[in-house]
Amino acid sequence: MGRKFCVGGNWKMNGSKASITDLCKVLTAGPLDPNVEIVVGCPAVYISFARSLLPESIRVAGQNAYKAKSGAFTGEMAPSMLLDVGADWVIIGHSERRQIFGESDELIAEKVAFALAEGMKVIACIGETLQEREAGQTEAVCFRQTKAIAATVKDWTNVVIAYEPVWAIGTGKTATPAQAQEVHAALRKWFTENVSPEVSDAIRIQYGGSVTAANCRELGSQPDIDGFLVGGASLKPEFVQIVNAKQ
Ligand SMILES: O=C(CO)COP(=O)(O)O
Repeated sequence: MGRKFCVGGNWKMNGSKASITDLCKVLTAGPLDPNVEIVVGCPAVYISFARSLLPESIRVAGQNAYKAKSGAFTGEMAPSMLLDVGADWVIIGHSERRQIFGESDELIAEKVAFALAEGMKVIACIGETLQEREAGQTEAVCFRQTKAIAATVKDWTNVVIAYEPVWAIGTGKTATPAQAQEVHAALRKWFTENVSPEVSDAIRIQYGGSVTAANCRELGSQPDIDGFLVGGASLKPEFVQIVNAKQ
């Protein structure tokens, strides 16, 4: 199939110059599987600092970007600004942005399209809450979120989808490999039917939610899991083992 495994770290609102220095030393020492694309989502204020400490092979992502080039949007940042300070990726639509900051499917879709148009690569996040899963709405929710993004995206080359069930984020409750694979396969089928077989075959779908060194191998061996988006464990040396899950 030839989809390059892609592992993202999402540092969220964590870190300081001191801790980022330590983490970048660990990542630089690796060793990291050269066949894996690696991206770390860094708090915006530390992007240039992290970029200066990491090898070129590890890419840096912002964790949010607005849908305008510049202007009166206090507290926001433009994709061009992230690019300017060394991030060529951006994470958009994380469940924390959706839930805590009230971002809608439509806003997220607009942000994804804008960041792509500005030349960034995007990790677009989707996923159901526990309540939605228990109500049997997992696929409906994931398809609705993906459909909104598909309404604005024409070229999927620079898009990675991160399937992150909200109930698995930061809870230590990982989706089982079978549960994750089931949703990933359903998403891939959705792409075949609603976008194209070519995009469906090529698009990387990451799993996120309590990924650790202990569970990454089994998750990563599922046919439709093409990488991970890692929160808590991306702040620890164990991230190296997660990057190397396929070795
Ligand atoms: O939200 C996540 C990555 O974006 C997952 O977080 P945890 O790995 O801490 O569960």
